[in-house]
Amino acid sequence: MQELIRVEQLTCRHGAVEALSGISFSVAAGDYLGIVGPNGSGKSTLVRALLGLMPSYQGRISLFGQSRENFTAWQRLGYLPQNLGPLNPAFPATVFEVVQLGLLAGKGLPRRLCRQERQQVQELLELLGIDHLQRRMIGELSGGQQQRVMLARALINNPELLVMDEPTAALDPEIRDRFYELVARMNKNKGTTVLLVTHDTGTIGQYASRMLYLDKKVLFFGSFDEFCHSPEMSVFFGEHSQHLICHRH
Ligand SMILES: Nc1ncnc2c1ncn2[C@@H]1O[C@H](COP(=O)(O)OP(=O)(O)OP(=O)(O)O)[C@@H](O)[C@H]1O
Repeated sequence: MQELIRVEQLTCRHGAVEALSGISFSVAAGDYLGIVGPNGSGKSTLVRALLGLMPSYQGRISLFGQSRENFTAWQRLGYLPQNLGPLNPAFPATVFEVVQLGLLAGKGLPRRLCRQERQQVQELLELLGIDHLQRRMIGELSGGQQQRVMLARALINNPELLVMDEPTAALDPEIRDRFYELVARMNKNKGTTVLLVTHDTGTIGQYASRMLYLDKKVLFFGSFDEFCHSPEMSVFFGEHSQHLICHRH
């Protein structure tokens, strides 16, 4: 099985704060890795380090078999951050344009979408319940609507690796469920590798095949089933432990 991510002895600091201390793990193609840990345990720092957004770190990171410093094939990844932050209301693009950019990015010369690609964008907008907004300017939409547009943009070009940091915090439950079902289908049918940082035990329980439990260090790394039987799981999830297991069975 191809190894998509390898992290060895990674240490990251924000100024004087050590957010991650010597962590190591790897992710194989097709894994669905749930990343959990208490607030401030370094989950977002890890995601940022993987994506090249930390100015410096110690240790080694490789992506798709290449060291992160030499890695340039960012179009193979889709990234969904926790929230977008405030968008300029005058940002000059419609919902449809923002999503189609996901398909055109990395394809070289500017070109137009073919009919089949337009259909693909249309279907994804429908699935995420934003087809009626496709001609609206993205800056005019609510936070949850903007987040749905960014979900569509990240999924439209079928990334091989999808990295998500609490991507559905602003979404209503029905759309959240539809989104996770779609990601699960991509994982199962296309072998898309998924990294999901979340506090949502239900989603983790339902979909993750492997677990990384962090608190500055790695407290647990292994299969979901091993995690379910580990003492770490009951310590972390406490009264929610049954919830986690119930979702799987
Ligand atoms: N930009 C920053 N400047 C200074 N300290 C930071 C910065 N970002 C994160 N930290 C600190 O690094 C540690 C890890 O933060 P991080 O955001 O990675 O945790 P997290 O596990 O994603 O938390 P949460 O579950 O609350 O989102 C925390 O102690 C946090 O205060």
